[in-house]
Amino acid sequence: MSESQVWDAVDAYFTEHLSPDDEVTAAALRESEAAGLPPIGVTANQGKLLQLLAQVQGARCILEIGTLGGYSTIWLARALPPEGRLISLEYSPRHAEVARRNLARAGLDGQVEVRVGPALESLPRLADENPPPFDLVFIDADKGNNPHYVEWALRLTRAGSLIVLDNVVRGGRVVDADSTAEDVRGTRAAIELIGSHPRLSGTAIQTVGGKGYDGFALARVLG
Ligand SMILES: C[S@@+](CC[C@H](N)C(=O)[O-])C[C@H]1O[C@@H](n2cnc3c(N)ncnc32)[C@H](O)[C@@H]1O
Repeated sequence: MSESQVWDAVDAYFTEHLSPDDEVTAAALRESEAAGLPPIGVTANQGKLLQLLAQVQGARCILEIGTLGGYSTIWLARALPPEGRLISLEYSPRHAEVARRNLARAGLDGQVEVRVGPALESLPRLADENPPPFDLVFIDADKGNNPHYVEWALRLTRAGSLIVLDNVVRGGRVVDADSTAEDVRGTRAAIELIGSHPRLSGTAIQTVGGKGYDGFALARVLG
């Protein structure tokens, strides 16, 4: 077996025992694929990690940046109490339409709102509404804007909130300080912002698995 085949096999084993897809999440994946959406969402075990983090946070309000077909959204929203709310920001109207259908099938359309448009336009509008602070922010959109998304997350959260930033390793490309690639530059800027910001305490973890070699960063908002 090649290295990546081993990663796949281990992911499949963990997923089977710890985070299997049910009918709803499996249908979300199937319908997203049928609609031609790219397979760039989180894996089931990453979705379960997001859900556990939201539960540990006792999250009542969750913000997601980057919805795709709503797969991670479903994992996260299932951690909410009945009165909880999740807002997910998505650039593509087509992705948002698929996500809304998937969320309705999951029975989560009453708790989840998908807002269409560039997140950097949706975020100021959201802030103008003075929403209650978000307990968890999951950032998983265009990586070049990651530092801006971290800044917005800080404005929309409270002391103790958690910010999760996905895809921070990109096969190891994150260490290339001379990279001109937007995703690497954006991710490096976000990591360095988290490291230097007086109101953030963070770490980043490398992962291997069904989606290759990548990783995520976690940052806790301080007082
Ligand atoms: C990696 S996918 C999200 C995957 C999803 N979180 C999941 O795990 O199921 C990234 C999504 O961000 C969206 N996106 C890209 N640029 C964006 C922007 N400027 N504002 C909002 N969404 C954006 C893409 O259209 C895509 O659907």
